[in-house]
Amino acid sequence: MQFTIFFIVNPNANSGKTKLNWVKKTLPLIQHNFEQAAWIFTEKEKEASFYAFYAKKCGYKTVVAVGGDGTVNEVVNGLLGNPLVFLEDFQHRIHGYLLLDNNIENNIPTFACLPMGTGSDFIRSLGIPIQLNKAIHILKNNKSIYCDVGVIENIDVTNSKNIRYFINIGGAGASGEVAQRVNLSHKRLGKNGTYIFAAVQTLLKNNHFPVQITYDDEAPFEIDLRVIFICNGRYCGGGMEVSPYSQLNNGFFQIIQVREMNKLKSIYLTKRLYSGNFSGLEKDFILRTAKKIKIIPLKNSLIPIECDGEQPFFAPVIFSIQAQKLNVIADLK
Ligand SMILES: Nc1ncnc2c1ncn2[C@@H]1O[C@H](COP(=O)(O)OP(=O)(O)OP(=O)(O)O)[C@@H](O)[C@H]1O
Repeated sequence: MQFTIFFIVNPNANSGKTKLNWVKKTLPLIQHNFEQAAWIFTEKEKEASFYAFYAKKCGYKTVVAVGGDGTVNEVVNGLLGNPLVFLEDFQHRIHGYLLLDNNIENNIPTFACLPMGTGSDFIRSLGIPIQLNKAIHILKNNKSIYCDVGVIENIDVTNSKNIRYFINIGGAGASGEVAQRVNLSHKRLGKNGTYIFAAVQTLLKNNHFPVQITYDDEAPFEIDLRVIFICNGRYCGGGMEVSPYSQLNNGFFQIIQVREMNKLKSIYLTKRLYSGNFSGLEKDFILRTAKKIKIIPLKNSLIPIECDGEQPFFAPVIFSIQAQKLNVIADLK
């Protein structure tokens, strides 16, 4: 079956290796397998969100993020009508099969990922393998599921409201600090090394964050927070299965809320995040589900928010889930 497909390639993903990989290995396979394929390289951060927004407007049936979780997040935002930048005079950089203003019904295209990132955590919950041949085979099969999507609303100091969608894992506190460190680094330590280095730096700092949290319509409470993971997908941090019970289409988040603790204990317990096994740790780790989470900083604390491995803003924020919002190519049994 043939369908129109638009690839948004982040040449900078995986420490810049994606450009060569795309030109030498991936593009020939794409041209062989898809007759109606177009593609574009991003030139700067946030651009992928705009190209996804544009591809939707043109009426492409499928839009593919080629890169890591940052590219995935940007493309998801663009497809859901939240481009993070606006661009002009870019059309001459699109290669391949061109469509123009074809989407009168304003349908949201099917979303797909070709994993080429440093961590590429989201694809693990979709059953998409890292091997290029197999991932392209799954893309061609066009089997999909309707995934839930998270949305984060933030009010900044100028009182303007910002939103950012996420599809894998969001959070606050230490996970936001790690995301900030990973993205400021050059990722030269490779997939796992980059995350481990950022995680160790964060652990050694052992910051904690006084906050007020409200789950759904429950009463608000105050806590000295170390980290909270708000999970749609199962993996983050380059392969850490923090939330083994998450399902992408069940309509709620799986939450892991961790309170402040001393440095030694924190270092000792971090390995539990890799397995998502928190049994016996009920005093420090709260596991639960929710559809909406409000986080308000107390005592002027600056609380970094994480969103699919990016760190777009600081609390106060409201996380909420939009059930089965986006059709996504997957290979789930
Ligand atoms: N042409 C570009 N030049 C520089 N940065 C870019 C470019 N295009 C996109 N970016 C930015 O690169 C960042 C990292 O991309 P991405 O997350 O896809 O790869 P990664 O970091 O290798 O993978 P992962 O997040 O899965 O570990 C994103 O925040 C994105 O905004």
